[in-house]
Amino acid sequence: MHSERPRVRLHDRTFELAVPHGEIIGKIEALAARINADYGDGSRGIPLFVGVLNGAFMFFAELLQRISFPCEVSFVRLSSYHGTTSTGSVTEVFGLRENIEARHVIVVEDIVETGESIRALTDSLAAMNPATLEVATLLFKPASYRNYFPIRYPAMEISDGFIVGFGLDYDGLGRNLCDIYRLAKEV
Ligand SMILES: O=P(O)(O)OC[C@H]1O[C@H](OP(=O)(O)OP(=O)(O)O)[C@H](O)[C@@H]1O
Ligand code: HPA
Repeated sequence: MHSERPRVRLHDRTFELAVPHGEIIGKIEALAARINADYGDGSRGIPLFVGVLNGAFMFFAELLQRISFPCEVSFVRLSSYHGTTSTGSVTEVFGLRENIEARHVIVVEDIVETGESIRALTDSLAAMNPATLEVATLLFKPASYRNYFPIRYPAMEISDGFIVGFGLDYDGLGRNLCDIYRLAKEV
C-alpha cells in the first residue's frame, strides 16, 4: 500500500517522515525543563554543556535556548579510525579547551545508538575529573545500546532504523532538514 508520509530523497535512498518539527521541539522543551529542575538551584556552580559536532548542532541550539540557568558552552569533535593493533577501532576527542576538573558537565549528542562514541567521550572526559558528567541526547536507541554509561537525558527513545534530519546525516546530506526522517522500506 502506498504510504502518505512525506518523503525525501538523499543520494540513492528514500526517507519518510518519522518525527515532525513540532513534536521534536516539544520533546526538547520537556528535556530542558528536566535539566532546569536538576541544575537550576545554583548548587552546581556554572555547568558546562559540551556539544558533539557535527550532528548535535541543531539540537544543541534548540536545547540551550531553553536552559534558564547561567551556563557555558563548548564543542568537541570525535574522530574514529581503525588502529593497526588488535584493539580495533579507536576514537579520539578533539577540541575541548576548558579545564573541566570539579565542574558539572553535560555532553550533548544528536543520537546514541551502540554507545561506542559516547563511551569514548565519557571515558575521556571522566579522566579529567569533572564533579559530575551526564549525557543529553536528542535520540536514543535503547535496543542497540551496548555501553555501561547511563543516558540520563534522552529527549526521545526510538526503535531501530536509520534516521536523518535535524542535524543527522546520510553520507553528508540531510542535516538541514527540520523534521526527522527514517529510511523507507524498499518496495
Ligand atoms: O552510539 P553510536 O553507535 O556510536 O552512534 C552515534 C554517533 O554516530 C554519529 O556520529 P558520526 O560519526 O556519524 O558523526 P556526525 O556527528 O558528524 O554525524 C552521532 O553523531 C553519534 O556521535
Ligand atoms: O540513525 C542514524 N542516523 C545518522 N547517523 C547515525 N549515527 C548513528 N546512528 C545514526
